[in-house]
Amino acid sequence: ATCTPKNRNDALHPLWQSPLTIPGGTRQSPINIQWRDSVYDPVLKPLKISYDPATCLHIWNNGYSFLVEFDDSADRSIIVGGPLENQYRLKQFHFHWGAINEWGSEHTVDSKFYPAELHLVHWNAVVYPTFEEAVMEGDGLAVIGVFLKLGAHHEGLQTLVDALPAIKHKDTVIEFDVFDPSCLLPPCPDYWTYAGSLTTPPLTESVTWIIKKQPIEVDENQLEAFRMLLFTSDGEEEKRMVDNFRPLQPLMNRTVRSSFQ
Ligand SMILES: Cc1cc(=S)c(O)co1
Ligand SMILES: [Zn+2]
Repeated sequence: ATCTPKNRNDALHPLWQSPLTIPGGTRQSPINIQWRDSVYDPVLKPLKISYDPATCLHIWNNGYSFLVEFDDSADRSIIVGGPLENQYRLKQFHFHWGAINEWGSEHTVDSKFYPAELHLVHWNAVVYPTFEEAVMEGDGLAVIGVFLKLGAHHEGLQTLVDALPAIKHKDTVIEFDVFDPSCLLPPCPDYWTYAGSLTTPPLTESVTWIIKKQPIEVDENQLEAFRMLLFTSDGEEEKRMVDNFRPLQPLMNRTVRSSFQ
């Protein structure tokens, strides 16, 4: 289905107390990727990913999504190449998903939603001293987006799924000391790339998006495990953590490039 959920009044959506749009925003995310309008760029390099599983720190429920955070005090887990001029350090990864399998991803491909989308967030530590400063700069962040589709059980994801009951409520955290996020990447190297923004406040226009063409497969039980998390803290009236994705934003004067023909 290409319909977006009718029951969400974006202005009142629990996720965004602040204004939903950046006034004067010209490069907001997410967007629909119209495959036939994307432009093959032969200059784009292959994306080089090297993550050190020992840099994994903890997994926590921040009230928007669940995040796995990494030690980014040195260049131990980095990406380089692709559309990037510098190398970028992995800081965290998280997901966005829907209440049902018909929607949940932030980006769409030819107006098709996937049930969920993984975001691996990296920052330009070559140019900027801190992540917080990089968040405010046009070349500050690089986020790899991976679509999740309903299919076979995903072994690597199961390690995360097994930890979710322990972080059911907002602001709960557990230690997570070895995890290699490479296991969540599809084998196909093809990607689209475009200049965009964070999809949660502060919505800053600081992200070079790298969206993998090939989705990874996860099974129904694994998606359901995401949906049993809560937006709410322990003791509050329970609100299931679902539909934590931002509405599509206008492409405006942007071209989506592809690394493949
Ligand atoms: C830093 C950051 C990036 C994304 S994409 C998100 O959803 C939240 O925070
Ligand atoms: Zn995200």
